[in-house]
Amino acid sequence: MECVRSGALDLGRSGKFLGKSGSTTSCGKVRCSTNLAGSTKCEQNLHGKVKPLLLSASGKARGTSGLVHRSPVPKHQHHLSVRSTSTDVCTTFDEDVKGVSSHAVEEKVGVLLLNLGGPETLNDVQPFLFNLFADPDIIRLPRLFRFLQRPLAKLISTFRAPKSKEGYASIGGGSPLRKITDEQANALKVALKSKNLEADIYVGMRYWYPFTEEAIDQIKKDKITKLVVLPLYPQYSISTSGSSIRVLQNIVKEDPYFAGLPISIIESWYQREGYVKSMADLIEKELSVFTNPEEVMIFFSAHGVPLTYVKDAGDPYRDQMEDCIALIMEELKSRGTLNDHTLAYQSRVGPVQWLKPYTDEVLVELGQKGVKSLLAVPVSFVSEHIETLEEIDMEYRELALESGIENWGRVPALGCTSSFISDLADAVVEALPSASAMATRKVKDTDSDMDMMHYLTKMFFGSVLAFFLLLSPRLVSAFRNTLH
Ligand SMILES: C=CC1=C(C)c2cc3[nH]c(cc4nc(cc5[nH]c(cc1n2)c(C)c5CCC(=O)O)C(CCC(=O)O)=C4C)c(C)c3C=C
Ligand SMILES: [Fe+2]
Repeated sequence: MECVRSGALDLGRSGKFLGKSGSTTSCGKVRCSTNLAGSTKCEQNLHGKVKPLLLSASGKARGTSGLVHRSPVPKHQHHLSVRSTSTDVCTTFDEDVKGVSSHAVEEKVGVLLLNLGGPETLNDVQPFLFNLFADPDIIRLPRLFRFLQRPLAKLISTFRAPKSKEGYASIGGGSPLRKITDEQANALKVALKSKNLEADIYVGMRYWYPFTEEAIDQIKKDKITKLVVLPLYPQYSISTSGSSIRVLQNIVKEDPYFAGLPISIIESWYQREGYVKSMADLIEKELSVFTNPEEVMIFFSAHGVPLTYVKDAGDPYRDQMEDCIALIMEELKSRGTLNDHTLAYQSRVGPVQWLKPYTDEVLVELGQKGVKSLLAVPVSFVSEHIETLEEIDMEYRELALESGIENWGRVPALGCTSSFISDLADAVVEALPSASAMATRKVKDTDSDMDMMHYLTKMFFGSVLAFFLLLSPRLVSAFRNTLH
């Protein structure tokens, strides 16, 4: 089978294809094109009919038979391999395959787990919040006014700290995130070993120790020769995986070692069967605790993001979240679990509009509508953290009970659930062959998705807001009230 390439597209080993800008490849009956925004579409020509091919988290294409994925291909994806249920598509890459095995003995594989990080003590809370708000992917100031980022971060973190400290105090005085992520890293190492892959696992946190930069230093010291990057967020958002990947991209630009290091980034993995099934298992288990499981409303509570991320900056987070919930519900349905469900967004911060509906408002509405039993399912994150242990288990539970809901349950985060860790290990193994030097790839710039008028309007209002926040004590105290 011969594959025709055009543009700057590069076909990787075993048919993996590494998306580059504005290019098209035809491979047997499959034709893929990647546009300038990095979005890739593949079509399969079967009996004269062109059908869209849907790509899974690891980039595996799924044919239309046994299809579980309904929405378009996620926009933010680096590595897409094209495989099809049709046997005559891209099956022969003998030279490359030989290449893999001949180099395998010298390979030193690393896996970098990216996560948010959390304060370990109450004294860490304000500096942790400073790091978070100083991130231009969290507070998105217009480029011209980025010089205000750090003073603004100082201001907001100082005002936010007392409320956050209360939250962390109520869950034992600090975030459990580091401990849980370390446990997941150990479990992943063991799972990879059982799949015959020896790998060193590194944890890189975005806003607290061990910082991503520290992990990256260690990777260099250890002379890793191939790296798989796995953000521990199932869905991609500019504010989470996007922000951590940007740190990596900035280092790659500066450091010749990383510029030449083959890297594969798994940007989102909520569509993986193993993840979907593991979530369904947890939900079924918690449903069975209720006296009348079939009457329970399954309440997915996702972490919110400001609406502008999705509307103006092209964040695929909401689409991926909706798709993720649909997949989990489909899986439950296939097992005969036919409960009602709903999705709402939690944890909004500051005076702007976030993704709706808001968790607190929906809980009150459900109570008013007479829903009596509710199972909360945190779905943006795979570890317990302040927003599950404090916000859901304490604040939302109390609100739900006050609103007339009588029976409350909560699904635990996946943590080290073995089916889940095993699936992450599979994702790593599948991503490995498509590792390529990052320096040659197009760095996605979400700002470019915004039209000029919108950008200028944002720039104007952003700068007015920033100056007023810094200069006007009355506004500062109004803003302070919103944060509390
Ligand atoms: C202000 C903007 C924020 C955006 C956008 C945001 C997106 C986002 N965050 C998570 C996951 C987590 N966030 C956590 C803490 C946290 N997040 C924000 C703000 C934004 N998050 C703040 C201010 C804080 C600190 C806690 C607080 O004061 O409320 C955590 C918890 C870490 C821990 O310490 O345990 C997680 C996890 C996602 C998934 C997301 C977008 C999709
Ligand atoms: Fe957050």
